[in-house]
Amino acid sequence: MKKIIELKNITKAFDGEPVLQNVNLDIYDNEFITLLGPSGCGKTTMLRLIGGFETPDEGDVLFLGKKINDVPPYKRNVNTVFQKYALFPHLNVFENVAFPLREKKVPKGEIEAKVHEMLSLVALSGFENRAVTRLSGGQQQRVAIARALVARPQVLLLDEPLGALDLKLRKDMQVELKKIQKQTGITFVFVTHDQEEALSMSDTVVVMSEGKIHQIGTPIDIYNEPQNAFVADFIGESNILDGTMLEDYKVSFSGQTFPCLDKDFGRNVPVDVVVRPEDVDIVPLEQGQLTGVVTSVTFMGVHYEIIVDVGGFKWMVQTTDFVDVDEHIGIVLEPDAIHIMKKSEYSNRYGDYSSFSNELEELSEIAEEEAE
Ligand SMILES: Nc1ncnc2c1ncn2[C@@H]1O[C@H](COP(=O)(O)OP(=O)(O)OP(=O)(O)O)[C@@H](O)[C@H]1O
Repeated sequence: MKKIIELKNITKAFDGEPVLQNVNLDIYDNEFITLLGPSGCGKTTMLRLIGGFETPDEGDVLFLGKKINDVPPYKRNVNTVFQKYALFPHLNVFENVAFPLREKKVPKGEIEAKVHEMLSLVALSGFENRAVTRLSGGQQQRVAIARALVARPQVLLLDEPLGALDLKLRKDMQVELKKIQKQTGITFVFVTHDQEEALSMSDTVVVMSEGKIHQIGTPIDIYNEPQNAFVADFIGESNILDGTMLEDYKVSFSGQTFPCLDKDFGRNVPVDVVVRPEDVDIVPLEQGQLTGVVTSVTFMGVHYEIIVDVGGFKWMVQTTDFVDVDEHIGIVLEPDAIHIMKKSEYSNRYGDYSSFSNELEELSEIAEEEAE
């Protein structure tokens, strides 16, 4: 695979505050790559560095192997679609898409052909003469994408382009965008803070927080093999517990010893134990490796999301079995449900659901005490 963009040891600060810290990333030709992370983690800044709207304090941006740190945006073969799509309100759909080609003095016949091709790609054939002000949000965003693609950039940067759309439209557009990327073969660098969106659309996901990259991988890798507690927690819900790796394939937590699939951590080493809610099995009380009481049950459509209090730790469990609040139940964890991670600076910092709800409980207790 051909590398199209390389970020090498990029550091960037605003007003003395570091926003990107020693970031390294390779972006490949024909790739749908997504920068994913919480608000303020530096995703947009990274996109702006690729687009040429910012320059790094340290490090280099390479395009097809050539340093482009100081090349202005209009000279880069890169285009950007923003959340607010900034169409020209006085121009119709055809003229909005044709605009970049007219600027480049492309011959008239060629413009016609290219605009029609692009409108067909974004499923807006027949809308040529429509005023853009009379389009829905999703249709306007598709015009913006057609306009960004019409001059065939090698890379398209998309900064939360679906953020302003309602959920249904957003889901439809996710499918559309993925299709457009595959059909055109143009590299898409997509920014979102929505993990579901990132997992469903991307070839590669880059998980970031606080100006650092935590993990780069396929959606399946990122979900199944998160590298630390931050990634595990940010990508889907997780139960994160303090544990001790006793020896290879044996871990203890919550006062019990469990067989697991992990090794090479050493003996008696403190670790983070991560268990996905869908990997927790609910069994009758007497069959449980752990036992607890159900404190809440929420119907989610396909499954129930239940909270089980096991000695003060609140497990989140997804199950299709119905259980009642206050029911005493058992929990079984198969070895492949248990993921062991090295303790990192992120351990115990990122509230998994349980610590979050535990915190909430503490806060409400404090509030109650204060009220008395
Ligand atoms: N031009 C600027 N001047 C000063 N601070 C800035 C500038 N641009 C970004 N920042 C700061 O840098 C940090 C990272 O911002 P950035 O927009 O890259 O994050 P983000 O991950 O895209 O967040 P969001 O999802 O909220 O857009 C933020 O704290 C932001 O306030």
